[in-house]
Amino acid sequence: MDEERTAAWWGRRAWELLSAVRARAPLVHCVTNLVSMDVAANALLAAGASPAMVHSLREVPEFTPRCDAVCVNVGTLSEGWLPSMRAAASAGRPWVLDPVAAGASEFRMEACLSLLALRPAVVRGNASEILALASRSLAAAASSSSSSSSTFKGADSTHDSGDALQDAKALARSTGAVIAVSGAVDYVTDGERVVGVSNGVAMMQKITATGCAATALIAAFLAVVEEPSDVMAVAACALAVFGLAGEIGMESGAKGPASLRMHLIDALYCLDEQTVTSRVKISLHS
Ligand SMILES: Nc1ncnc2c1ncn2[C@@H]1O[C@H](COP(=O)(O)OP(=O)(O)O)[C@@H](O)[C@H]1O
Ligand SMILES: Cc1ncsc1CCOP(=O)(O)O
Ligand SMILES: [Mg+2]
Repeated sequence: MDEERTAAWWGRRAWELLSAVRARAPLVHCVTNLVSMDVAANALLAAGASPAMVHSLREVPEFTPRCDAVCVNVGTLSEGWLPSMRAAASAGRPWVLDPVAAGASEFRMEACLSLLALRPAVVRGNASEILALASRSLAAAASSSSSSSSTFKGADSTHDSGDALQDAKALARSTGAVIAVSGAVDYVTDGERVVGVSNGVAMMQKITATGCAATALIAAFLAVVEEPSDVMAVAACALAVFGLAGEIGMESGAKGPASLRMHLIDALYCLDEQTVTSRVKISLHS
């Protein structure tokens, strides 16, 4: 099957999915951190989705079942929000987990593990986050990531995405989730297959909450797939489209993180078929 997946196939698939998001404007419920709310909502809107940042437990059981997909992000976790995250994750909608700074504290790690048990379709994190999560989730004997906490810095990664690839595969196999490790190359795996997404620019790391926005976009792309049989391809396409918007944002005259943020959102809004089909860079990783 993967042999047929040429660069042209990926470009067409990414365009189909982005077009479906624009046509259907899926309602994406985000229980996300306070830092990311603005950029994630704006990225979703620019891509054609409809964002809703709702976190009161009084609303979630009523609201989430009416949504098309869910994004749960533990970036500014508090005791009060965790039950809302769990309720949103349990509402029967396709959902994506962003384990921001998973290794920052025992509370955060336990929260991430409890959310993992609620079977997200996709987990998207940077390499340090995926290493930390895998290290705990897989138990010491199965993990090669004991170094993850020694260089831990918080929400930003201290590892390259390739450093987390083997742990990502093991985590995917043990949880049933597709695992996406972002970085210079975003690796997306179901535990057996791996695809690499090479779109993006390094400056994206200098804008806070780009990772959170990328995770939210994965949720939007998941929302428009009737049969989520190839979640890995959906996640890869969302990351490629987001990275491509970053590339075009940079080419549009961004001088640093603040102007890139603006240009990236504009680029996401303006992406056309020719650009997406010719510039998406996804390939099978051997
Ligand atoms: N060195 C890089 N080169 C190109 N794109 C990058 C690079 N680092 C991160 N990105 C892109 O930036 C976005 C956020 O990824 P990342 O910075 O890893 O997440 P987080 O913000 O959660 O730490 C992703 O779309 C990713 O592909
Ligand atoms: C800085 C920070 N602190 C808590 S959440 C957050 C944003 C993290 O965003 P991202 O994971 O996309 O870098
Ligand atoms: Mg992050």
